[in-house]
Amino acid sequence: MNEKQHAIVIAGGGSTYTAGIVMMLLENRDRLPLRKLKLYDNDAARQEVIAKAIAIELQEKAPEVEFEYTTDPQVAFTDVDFCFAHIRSGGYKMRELDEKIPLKHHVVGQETCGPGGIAYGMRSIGDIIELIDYMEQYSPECWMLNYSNPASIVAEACRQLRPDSKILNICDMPVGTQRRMSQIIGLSPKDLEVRYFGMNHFGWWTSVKDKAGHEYLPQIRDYVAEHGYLTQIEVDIQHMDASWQATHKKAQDLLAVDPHRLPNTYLKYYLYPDYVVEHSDPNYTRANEVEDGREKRVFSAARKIIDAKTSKVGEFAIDSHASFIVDLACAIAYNTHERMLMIVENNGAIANIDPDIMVEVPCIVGNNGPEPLTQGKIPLFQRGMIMEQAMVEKLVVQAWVNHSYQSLWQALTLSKTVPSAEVAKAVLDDLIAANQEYWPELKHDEHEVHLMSDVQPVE
Ligand SMILES: NC(=O)c1ccc[n+]([C@@H]2O[C@H](COP(=O)([O-])OP(=O)(O)OC[C@H]3O[C@@H](n4cnc5c(N)ncnc54)[C@H](O)[C@@H]3O)[C@@H](O)[C@H]2O)c1
Ligand SMILES: O=P(O)(O)OC[C@H]1O[C@H](O[C@H]2[C@H](O)[C@@H](O)[C@@H](O)O[C@@H]2CO)[C@H](O)[C@@H](O)[C@@H]1O
Ligand SMILES: [Mn+2]
Repeated sequence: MNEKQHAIVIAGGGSTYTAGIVMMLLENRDRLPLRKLKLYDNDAARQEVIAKAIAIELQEKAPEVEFEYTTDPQVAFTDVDFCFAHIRSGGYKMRELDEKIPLKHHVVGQETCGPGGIAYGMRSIGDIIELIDYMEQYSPECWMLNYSNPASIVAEACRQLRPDSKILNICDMPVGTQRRMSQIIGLSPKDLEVRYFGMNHFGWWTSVKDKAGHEYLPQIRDYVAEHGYLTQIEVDIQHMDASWQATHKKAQDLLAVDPHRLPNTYLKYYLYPDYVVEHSDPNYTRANEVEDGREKRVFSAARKIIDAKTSKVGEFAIDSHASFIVDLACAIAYNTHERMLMIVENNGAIANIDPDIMVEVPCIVGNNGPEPLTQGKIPLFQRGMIMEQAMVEKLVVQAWVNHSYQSLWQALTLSKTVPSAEVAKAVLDDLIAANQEYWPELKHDEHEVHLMSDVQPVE
């Protein structure tokens, strides 16, 4: 049992993940003792439903933990050791548009990949910087464990705009896929020690060993070649959704492109964009699936607890896979030197790509943060893909900083998901119209040249 009692603020208190994470925190109090828990959100009404139910849970299960929820940044960020950040800038309303606008142009419509991810990035950068500034103003020693998306663009923005801030960017996707790998080979996820290189939602495993050093990659590869990452055992309900099943199955075709490395599932948006578009319903996307599924489940569970005035109705499920967030907090708090995949500045971790790219690699995490483990040189194919995607993300940050239309058009044009500069422009113009409330107003280049297709023919 660790001694120090911690105070945590969850930014994005009204998130569909908050209840599961709070339940997980309660379950892990022997590892990470809690004295105070706060929820912070900029949508008071959404947060209140989750918060009132959590208050009942805490009253019954851990009355000694002080609890409050607020929309006031000073209240939220004063006297906290950790901020767990999972905000969704623009909410599901904007996620739906991020997905549907590109699809209208026959381009991938996805939360974090392609034009949808770029649009979401343009909304998230300012909001995350604002959270960091609140944290530094009110609790300068606090660490932010950020898993708000699009994590890769957010991480690049933080690298450029807040290089010295105590923000750790992390994603649960490798954790989720490694859990599937462990099912395939009959081990537990904690038994695995992996090597991995790439960027967030964009990488490859090069080794999956047990602690004794036995290599399982060939065995997992044979399985993925036949089934993708679809496994028989389902531990989380959301991955029973048809779209997640399809994503896990499609890993088979990702592996075919390079059978020597195990792919991250989201590479499907870059390697098979035409297939993805063909198999998308432009009128019913993942945002709608989540609104009709996870969001409804979580909010009706909260309302049931509130109506019953007791948590005994047992409606909230522990988000057990999210315990990697506790692993990370413990690594910082107790210098555990846990090995975890983190999003960090490259600086030679991948030998043959630029040092100033935010990469996802295994790191040893202690009380000063993550220390990346070197992954050596990577093959031409992956190097090309990573360099291209990294420049897309740098162009997005450049567009946000300089309010530049041209940079953002270049970002969309360079994205492997977009077939031409002309399509990129059409998608961008629709995204600008939809994001007026959220994006900086983009200025046009003083030397702007118009596309031939934009010029009206003279009668
Ligand atoms: N990196 C990962 O591995 C991972 C995994 C799952 C979810 N996520 C991310 O977690 C986030 C939450 O996802 P969700 O589906 O629960 O979304 P959600 O919309 O249910 O929750 C997000 C909450 O953030 C709030 N919010 C938005 N902007 C804010 C701001 N500026 N300040 C404070 N609060 C703000 C919203 O009001 C909402 O209550 C998303 O960014 C999602 O992409 C990341
Ligand atoms: O479409 P959604 O909202 O269901 O999920 C989008 C998120 O997908 C990834 O997280 C998965 C993860 O891959 C899986 O293993 C499990 O842990 O559930 C997570 C949530 O679905 C991705 O990493 C996130 O960044 C996305 O937001
Ligand atoms: Mn992720």
